[in-house]
Amino acid sequence: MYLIFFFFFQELHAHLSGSISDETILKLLGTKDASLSEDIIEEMKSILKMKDKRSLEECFKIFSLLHTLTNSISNIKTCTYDVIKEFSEDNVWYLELRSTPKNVIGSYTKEDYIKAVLETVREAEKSFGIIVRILISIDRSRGVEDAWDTLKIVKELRNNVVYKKYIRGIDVSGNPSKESLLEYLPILREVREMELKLAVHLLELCESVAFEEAAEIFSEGLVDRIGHGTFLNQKLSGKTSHLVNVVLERKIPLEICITSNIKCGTVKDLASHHVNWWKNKDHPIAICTDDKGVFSTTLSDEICLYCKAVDGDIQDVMDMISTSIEASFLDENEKAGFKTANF
Ligand SMILES: CNc1ncnc2c1ncn2[C@@H]1O[C@H](COP(=O)(O)O)[C@@H](O)[C@H]1O
Ligand SMILES: [Zn+2]
Repeated sequence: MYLIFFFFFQELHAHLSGSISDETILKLLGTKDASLSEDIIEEMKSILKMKDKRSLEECFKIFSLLHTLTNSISNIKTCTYDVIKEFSEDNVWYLELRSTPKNVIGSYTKEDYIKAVLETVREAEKSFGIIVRILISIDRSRGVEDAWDTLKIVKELRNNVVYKKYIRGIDVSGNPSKESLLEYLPILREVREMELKLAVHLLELCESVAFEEAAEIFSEGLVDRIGHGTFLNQKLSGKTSHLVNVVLERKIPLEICITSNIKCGTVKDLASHHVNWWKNKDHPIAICTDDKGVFSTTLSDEICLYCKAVDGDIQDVMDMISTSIEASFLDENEKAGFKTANF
């Protein structure tokens, strides 16, 4: 299986803040940024020590803590640059990085945040010969008003050809136990109008409301890729949802993040991971990291886990690589060009 290290990969599901490595965190803590209290620094150091299992709820506390690190434009740039560098060192030639624009009063606006990320992406592409595209995240726990505000900024930025080239889509993420996605349907329709691609975290929890959300989103054909879809193929009240057939028929690709699911406890172990079920159906999947910093993983580790889970070989890895280029938010000409360049 060590042969996989000769491959070049695509990463389609990586959250910027969750991907920040321990090295970058320690570097930023070492700069003694005056706005970080001693308590936050201590808390940050303690989360670096415990990297095993933690519940989804605990993960969201860690994300809030990580957000205190990106409290200046200079820190946002450092984190973005380092994350891209680390993916590139892990043989990633194409990266779709997603992040939630934030504003910090007196420091930066959401627009400044996005511009800082995009400028750093351009710089990092030149330094590392990697191709990076950006998905702007909507965090469902921040409310619909916040999402409309983000969308308005994205619309304006996309009037600029350079920004348009980099911003390929919208991601909907955030704590799935907060706010129903049904509230966000008008936002998702607007994303479609803007001709942006859409990736939505769906069915991370096995709750009836999660099935209702997914049913609405599928019925309007709003989603291009599904984040996790952990419980799509599971039985609820003894029955498998009809939604699984919709996803299979429409071949909506799934972004699969094995370590993230296991460490959050939404999947018990590798043997029971849903990736095997979807692979057996020959369904398009992309193996991804989700939050490589928070979960201490790399894309090559995830691909090794995938091989283990499906008892796969090099051909399975090559097939998955090819499917995930197809599932990427590159346009058709770019896909064709990159396919010939990679194989
Ligand atoms: C573990 N499974 C997950 N499920 C749902 N949302 C997740 C997530 N992992 C990360 N995020 C989303 O990404 C944000 C951090 O990156 P950015 O600040 O946007 O760069 C988190 O706050 C959350 O909204
Ligand atoms: Zn995610």
